[in-house]
Order: sequence, then C-alpha cells, then structure tokens
Amino acid sequence: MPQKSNIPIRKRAVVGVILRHNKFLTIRRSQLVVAPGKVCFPGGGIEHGESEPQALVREIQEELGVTATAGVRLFETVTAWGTSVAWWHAHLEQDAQLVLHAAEVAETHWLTPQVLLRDPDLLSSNRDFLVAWGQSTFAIPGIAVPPDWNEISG
Ligand SMILES: Nc1nc2c([nH]c(=O)n2[C@@H]2O[C@H](COP(=O)(O)OP(=O)(O)OP(=O)(O)O)[C@@H](O)[C@H]2O)c(=O)[nH]1
Repeated sequence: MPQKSNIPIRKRAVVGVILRHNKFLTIRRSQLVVAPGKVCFPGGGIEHGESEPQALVREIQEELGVTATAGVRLFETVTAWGTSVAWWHAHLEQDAQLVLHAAEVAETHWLTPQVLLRDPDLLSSNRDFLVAWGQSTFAIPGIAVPPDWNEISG
C-alpha cells in the first residue's frame, strides 16, 4: 500500500530487501555518492523504460556484482527529498560472493532489524520503512517483527 504524501515526485527508485538468517543485507554508501556514508539497502534510480524488477536486478548487479531475483513488492514510499521508492523483497543465491563496486558501496553488512534501526547512519527513509513494517503495514516473507520492536522503535 503506498504511503500518502504531498511531496512532488522528482525521481523513482527501487531498493532490494534481502534477508539471510533474519538479517538484512545493508550497504554503507561510498563517499562519492549522494548521502555519503549513509546505511541503506542496495538499489538505485529507475532508468527510462525499465520495470522495477529490471532496475532492481541491474542496480544490485552494479553495486554488489551478483545476480539477484526479485520477489514480491513490499511497500512504496515517497522520501522527504521527493524520491518515490519501491521496496522489493529480493533473493541472492546462497553462495553468492559479493564484489563491491567501491565507487558506490563502501561496505556491506548483514544486520538484525534491531541493530539496523539503532544505526545512527541509517537513511531516514529506511527507518520509516522499518517502523512501518513493525506496525504491520506490510509483511516481509520469512521474518517476523521482533517482540521487543515497540520498545526500540518508539
Ligand atoms: N540505494 C538506495 N536508495 C535509497 C534507499 N532508501 C531510499 O530512500 N533511497 C533513495 O532512493 C534513491 C536512489 O538513490 P541512489 O543514489 O542509490 O540511486 P542511483 O545510484 O541511481 O543514483 P544516481 O541516480 O545519482 O545515479 C535516492 O533518492 C535515495 O535516497 C535504499 O535503501 N537504498
């Protein structure tokens, strides 16, 4: 379900929500891109003529050097800076070796939702995404909202 917003949309983007053992695959953005050093999910802008899954697979390939598979579309938000973001569940092969494109991605980590939510470098729109998930606005297949979620997200 899209989040209501009056912010004019200037760009469309897609991000991949990738899980392994109840941890989210996160990237730390490089110092060379917008929002340098911020922590978020892999993804990026949708190019003209691309579908969301095509953009998702392309961005993950570019950033992490692996071929992802798009799962279900989880959620849609509009950031405070006018980007319409489609959040997609995505999958990697179990033995996929990440090869980071250093100009875009400084590092990757698998983080629990609790650790991710507390990360001071987390992109604000990703915090909003996690809070909405914790409020059961949508479900992410394969992972349950932690029982202590209300205490840490309040
Ligand atoms: N990659 C990524 N972008 C996100 C996330 N959450 C979120 O709001 N965004 C927003 O989605 C948009 C995509 O950003 P990006 O800078 O990664 O895209 P890009 O590589 O295509 O950049 P470019 O268009 O300057 O080449 C930005 O407005 C960014 O702030 C996220 O988890 N990952």
